[in-house]
Amino acid sequence: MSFSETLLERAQPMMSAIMSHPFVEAIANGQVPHNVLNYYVEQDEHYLKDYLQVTSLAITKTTNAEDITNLLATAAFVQNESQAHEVMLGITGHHIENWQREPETKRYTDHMYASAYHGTYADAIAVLLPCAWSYAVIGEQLVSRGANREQNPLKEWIELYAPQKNSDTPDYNIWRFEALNRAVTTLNNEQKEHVAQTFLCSLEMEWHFWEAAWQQKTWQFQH
Ligand SMILES: Cc1ncc(CN)c(N)n1
Repeated sequence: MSFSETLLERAQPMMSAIMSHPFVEAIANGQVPHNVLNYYVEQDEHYLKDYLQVTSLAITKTTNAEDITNLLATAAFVQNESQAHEVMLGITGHHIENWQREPETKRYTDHMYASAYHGTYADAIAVLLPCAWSYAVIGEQLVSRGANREQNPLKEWIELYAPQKNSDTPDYNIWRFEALNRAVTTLNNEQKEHVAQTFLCSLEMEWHFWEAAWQQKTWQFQH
């Protein structure tokens, strides 16, 4: 079994919990409470900006030209995600107001910066991976359940993340996991477990990101 295959097996319980999270269920039903959508979009704007900067850090850790090109291409996808935010704000009529990272956003993005800055190239790839991979799983499963029906106001959001079958666009998740397998080949077992933890912590934080919006989690005190 490759490093990534083992990782995906370890990730299954978390991925199932994400799929059955009430926020994801509400996306499938097209009935997400407006305050949840607004919180999510505001925090995700912070998250995506940090995601771009962490991708830049990852790029500085490799000399593999194909990886650099792919990392740049995946960063470009963030522009589409801002459009997906517009879909959500179009539903609620909200304008972004909260320019503060709430606790779970800060925890996740701090983890991303620290892993990419202090870790190996494999850590940098691993810390970014759950973001794209988990949303591709969500998109694919929601489409397979028919959640992208015309009446669902979040149809466009769902389809953005569902992997494009038979398209010319490469499946970047396949590349991400292959890049991770390549990146860990020079690492010892202890370092590999560190990379595995980097990935699994990010994936758990994906679950917390959904949960934070659902529960409207904020700082206890005014900063
Ligand atoms: C927190 C989070 N994780 C993942 C994605 C999908 N790129 C996102 N937009 N936001």
